[in-house]
Amino acid sequence: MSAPIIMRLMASSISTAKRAGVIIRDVLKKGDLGIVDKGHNDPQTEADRSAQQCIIASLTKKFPTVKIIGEEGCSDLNVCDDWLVTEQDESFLQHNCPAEWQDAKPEDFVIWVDPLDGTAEYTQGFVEHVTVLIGIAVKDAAVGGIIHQPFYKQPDGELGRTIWGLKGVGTGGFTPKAAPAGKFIITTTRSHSNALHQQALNAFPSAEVIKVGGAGFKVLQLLEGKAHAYVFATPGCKKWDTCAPEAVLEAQGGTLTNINGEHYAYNADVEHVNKKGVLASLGQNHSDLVEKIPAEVRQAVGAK
Ligand SMILES: Nc1ncnc2c1ncn2[C@@H]1O[C@H](COP(=O)(O)O)[C@@H](OP(=O)(O)O)[C@H]1O
Ligand SMILES: [Mg+2]
Ligand SMILES: [Mg+2]
Ligand SMILES: [Mg+2]
Repeated sequence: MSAPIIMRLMASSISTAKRAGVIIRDVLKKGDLGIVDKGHNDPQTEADRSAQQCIIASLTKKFPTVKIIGEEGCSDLNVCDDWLVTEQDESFLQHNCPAEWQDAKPEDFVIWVDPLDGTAEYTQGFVEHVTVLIGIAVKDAAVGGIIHQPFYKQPDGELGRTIWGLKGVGTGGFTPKAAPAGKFIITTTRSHSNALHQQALNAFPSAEVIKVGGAGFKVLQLLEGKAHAYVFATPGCKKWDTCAPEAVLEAQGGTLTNINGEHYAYNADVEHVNKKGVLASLGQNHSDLVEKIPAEVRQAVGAK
């Protein structure tokens, strides 16, 4: 008997994210990024388009009735065999399926795909910030996620690593580390700041602030003890940016919410923009962090 669908979705997404990572590296190697501006500070490249095609075509072929939403809109499902991933990560399938999702049906799922998170950084040469994000939601909740880093250098020189998390199972693909005690480090955007966001950061006057690209990479910084909190007090991030990072972070015991400490919903009908920003933490009292940001600043986020 085949494994429950959530386990097969995770195992297939792990293999597919790795293939998308190869596409992203290949586009950079060829050198013509094919940049299109989708809006102010919102570039799309050939790598975003091709990686999304690979992911959506591969997952649709295996799970034709599961709803899949990708950042780059509708994708042509007719892809070359080379981009059609038929494998699934067999080692992931060794885990037991959490009882809660054992009987979940294809129509209960939404897959949120960010084929390349950190596009601005990709075009500017900060390639270590780039991740491939595949998030698995069951009804409203972000439950499983893959964060693949195509340009991560393994100790043996191999490029790429794949981090996964599934609530009720845990995480894999990295070594969790607690952030240093005795100081407070915030990770935040390097390309989408504004005055309101800065006001929220000002609520932490003694914090060290690290500015990096991508929601995936910022959550990796929490998981690897490089930061205590991820603060983004403005709309702009979308559901495909936060679904996978939220699931991985929460499978590791952390929390990812809006700036008021409320979880976003990830069903197929939600508004794509995370209007009330993002606040994520690991090893902290999350509601204390919410309270630190003045209520008038939090109210102003996404109010327009
Ligand atoms: N003001 C804005 N306009 C467009 N996209 C935004 C945005 N603010 C955040 N984002 C998106 O959220 C992700 C993380 O942003 P940041 O690195 O600034 O924290 C990026 O995803 P993509 O690179 O996948 O588009 C980025 O485009
Ligand atoms: Mg984008
Ligand atoms: Mg993104
Ligand atoms: Mg993207």
